[in-house]
Amino acid sequence: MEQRYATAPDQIPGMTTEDLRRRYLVPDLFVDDEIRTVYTHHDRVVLGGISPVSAPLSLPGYPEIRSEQFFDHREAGIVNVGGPGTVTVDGTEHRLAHGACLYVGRGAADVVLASDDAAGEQGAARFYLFSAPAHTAYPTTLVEPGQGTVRELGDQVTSNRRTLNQYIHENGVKSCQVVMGVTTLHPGSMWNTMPAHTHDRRTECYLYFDLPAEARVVHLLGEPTETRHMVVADREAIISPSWSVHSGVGTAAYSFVWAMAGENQAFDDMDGFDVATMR
Ligand SMILES: O=C(O)C(=O)C[C@H](O)C(=O)CO
Ligand SMILES: [Zn+2]
Repeated sequence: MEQRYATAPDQIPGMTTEDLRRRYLVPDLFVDDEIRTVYTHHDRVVLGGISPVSAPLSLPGYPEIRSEQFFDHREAGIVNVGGPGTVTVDGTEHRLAHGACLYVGRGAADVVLASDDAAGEQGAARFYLFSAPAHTAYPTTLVEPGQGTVRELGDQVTSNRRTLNQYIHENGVKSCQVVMGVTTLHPGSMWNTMPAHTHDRRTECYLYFDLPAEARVVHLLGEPTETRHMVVADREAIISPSWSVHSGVGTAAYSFVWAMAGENQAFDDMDGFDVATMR
């Protein structure tokens, strides 16, 4: 499990492109037949990429979280950004189509992830995991793609028409901390999360997916008056500390998994600002 310590906004001005990418970009999460994990000390979030190709993979415990089983004192949302697959939690099999989301509650002991047909037309399943510490156990629950609470946002005229699906949230699948969903840009729209915001109460991570291989998202980060950018490829994740803007523009339409953890779960508790004040 890779460790990334927390950072403060006053470190941003001195960072090179490579510094920014080393701190905030999570590339190479999805490697055939591997489980890759990154522990950010921002709200103690663990990000994972699980890519079962030739055989199912069992999620282990890790010394970094001092637990025998991964879910001893944690919960997670898992979104499948690849071909169809299954997540079996303590013997109960959950089928995850592309874009489906499974909440796994504290106390799950045996979690096995598998692809339906890694060699098939849709390829191997690619499971993206976002985990946070949990104080109690909520039931493991599956949400089919598009079956969460839907919000239609933006406008074609401003190139930011998008459909936001809330899966794990206050009025949906219950959790201790994790708030998670998927946003999909409409064809011809390229901007996500604009007007942008921060939320000093929560860390948020984005995982871009369904972005064509040759396309990129130019993702903004940093305080609103001291922004930087990173150029991000398909199935790469970004860690946005509570003080950081998180917004991006693609060279093609795309989807992204957004997920948060921290002080509260109030989706609309955002610190907004005028675009004209950004620097
Ligand atoms: O398209 C959007 O806008 C989003 O998806 C916003 C994220 O959900 C977010 O930043 C929530 O705080
Ligand atoms: Zn946000």
